[in-house]
Amino acid sequence: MDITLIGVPVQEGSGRAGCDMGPSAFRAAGLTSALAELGHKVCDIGNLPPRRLEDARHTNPVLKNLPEVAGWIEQLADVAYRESSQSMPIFLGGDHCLSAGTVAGIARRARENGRPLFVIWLDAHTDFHTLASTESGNLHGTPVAYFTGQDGFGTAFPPLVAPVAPENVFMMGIRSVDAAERKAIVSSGVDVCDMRRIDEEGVVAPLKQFLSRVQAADGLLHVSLDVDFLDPSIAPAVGTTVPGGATFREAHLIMELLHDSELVSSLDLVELNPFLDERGRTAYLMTDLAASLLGKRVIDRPTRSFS
Ligand SMILES: NC(=[NH2+])NCCC[C@H](N)C(=O)O
Ligand SMILES: [Mn+2]
Ligand SMILES: [Mn+2]
Repeated sequence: MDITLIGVPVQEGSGRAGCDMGPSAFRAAGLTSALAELGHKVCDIGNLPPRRLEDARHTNPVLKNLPEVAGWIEQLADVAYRESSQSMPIFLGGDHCLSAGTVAGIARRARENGRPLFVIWLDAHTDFHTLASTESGNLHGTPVAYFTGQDGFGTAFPPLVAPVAPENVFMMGIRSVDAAERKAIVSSGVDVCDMRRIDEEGVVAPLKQFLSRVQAADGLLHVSLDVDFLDPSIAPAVGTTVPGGATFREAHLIMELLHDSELVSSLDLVELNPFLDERGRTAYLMTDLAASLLGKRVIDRPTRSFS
């Protein structure tokens, strides 16, 4: 597989400094060679430069860094569209606001190819605020509402060419939802597999159900992996830790099942804040998870485990 690594040093959506070092930490942890060793052709195009959208405005006074975030989204929608024509783009964040752009661009590509886009959102949070509903003002809490075409963005973020159907978004690991998101997510039709459901059913059955839907629709699948999907005990390098996250083994199993499905066409690795890490352990874990998603396995099985 041809893979393009794209560094996205955005931290303006997260409300604290450090995520701008995420792309460097992925490189230092050996992401390029880990994927190349699996037989992939990896091209690292370096980091994208920041861009501001000077006239991005909205009436909610708490919004932080709106022109900066809108600029990233606009640029990323173009880059994701371009880089998804011949290769599998992997976006090295950077905070989760970047997914507003990456998913928007991939959705445009999918529509052009006549394929529906599906998104698996691996996160403690639903990130389903609008610019009107966010109380923290941290725009990394808004990408899913944006790329599914919800109202409440005015004209502050770039116009959305191809909204993703909310029913095509599958969230796993959810355990922190704000009041405004709680109402909106239920009525939206987004498929939420929260921690309660994982505790009751495990990760395999819910994930296989979703993958069957993607396969039946001949869809493309975008994976968005937020560090805080993982339990803070194994992944401390994130500004928004929430207890009770995915275990090491659950996370790798999800990646292996995603690989076996052969449906994944793009990936975001987001919210890594190396300033909060412990000798790179979170960067190494995220890198290893990416490798599992791209085919690393313990032993070669004669039959595939996805059916
Ligand atoms: N991508 C993230 N880490 N999002 C966390 C969002 C937390 C909270 N819901 C907020 O809007 O502020
Ligand atoms: Mn997130
Ligand atoms: Mn999160």
